[in-house]
Amino acid sequence: MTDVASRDYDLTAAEERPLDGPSYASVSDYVALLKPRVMSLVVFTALVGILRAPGEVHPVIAFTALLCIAIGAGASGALNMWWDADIDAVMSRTKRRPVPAGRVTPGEALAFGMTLSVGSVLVLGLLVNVLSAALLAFTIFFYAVIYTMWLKRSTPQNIVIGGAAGAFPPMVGWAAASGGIGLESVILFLIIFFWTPPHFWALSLYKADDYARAGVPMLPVVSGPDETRRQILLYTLLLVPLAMSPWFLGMAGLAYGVVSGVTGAMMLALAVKVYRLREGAPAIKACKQLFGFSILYLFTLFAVLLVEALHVPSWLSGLGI
Ligand code: HEM
Ligand SMILES: CC(C)=CCC/C(C)=C/CC/C(C)=C/COP(=O)(O)OP(=O)(O)O
Repeated sequence: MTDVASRDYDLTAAEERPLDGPSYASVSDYVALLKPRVMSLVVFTALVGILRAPGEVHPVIAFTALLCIAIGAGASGALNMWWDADIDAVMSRTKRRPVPAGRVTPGEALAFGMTLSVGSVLVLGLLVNVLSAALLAFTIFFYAVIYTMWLKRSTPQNIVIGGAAGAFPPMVGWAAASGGIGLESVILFLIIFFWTPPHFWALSLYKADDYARAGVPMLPVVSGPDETRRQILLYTLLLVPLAMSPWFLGMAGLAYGVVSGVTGAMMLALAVKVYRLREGAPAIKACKQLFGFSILYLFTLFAVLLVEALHVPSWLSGLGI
């Protein structure tokens, strides 16, 4: 396995840049450091946490909380890209990112990530509440340090444990809106936690060569594709009833029950397809379908929860709207 920990990757272009020289980075490079597409779903799940929390949250508080969560999530993405520049430089999917491509120096990415992390936690703590700020700080720490710096390079269970970071945002949102932690916010956490392995391992099955070249011990690299397919199916079998549980438990309505049942059946059918098709182009196509559908599945579940949570708040009805 390549020794990625030695960090002897070629960042010459970035490192030889004179400190007072012209900046090669554009605004879009800094936006890319925030991993905006992945983080958009993270922020959406946080919004659902905010809107489903008990009590009524003032829209300014809700907006402030969401902005801090979005900035904190993006900041953790920048810290991930700072630390992982050596890995990103050798993977075809990631080699054009701003740090390995030399448009942003590692120091700039670190400073950007740290500033936004500290800023988002402080503002959330000062303007919203301490619990949500503590949870946001913990989530950033979990993704940037526990997952990125420790687990990702050391165990094939990296994304199972590290996936907890991606599951926290609805709890952060819930805490921001209500000041507490509720059973429903824990269930939202668990849904994302059990969703992450099928989501990521489907992609890693067809990107296994990339991870092997970079020396990252992802499950298909260490235990092989067949074991990965088995684990995807097992996690999906746990995920589907768990995703329906807000309905069983009376927290969500019939619309959620029907949608989570139908989309859960589709997710399971795709996981079975990945399990059964093992060779050639149809196997790769099945993995791509499962990866793509996993994102649609999580988005749909949270979208229905969002719609069910929408009611006319008193500050609007007070205006006669
Ligand atoms: C440890 C946990 C996770 C891992 C290892 C992981 C890994 C990945 C990877 C490698 C990609 C491909 C990105 C690319 O093409 O550059 C991806 C895409 C994506 N992930 Fe995840 N993911 C995780 C958790 C999450 C979570 C928690 C969410 C949201 C709740 C999420 C949402 C997405 C979305 C929306 C995309 C598609 C982005 C696009 O269109 O490029 N992921 N994920
Ligand atoms: C509020 C807050 C701090 C939220 C953070 C949410 C979070 C942890 C999302 C994880 C998403 C993700 C892209 C993981 C992949 O990391 P990777 O490094 O394995 O993927 P890569 O190879 O694309 O860089």
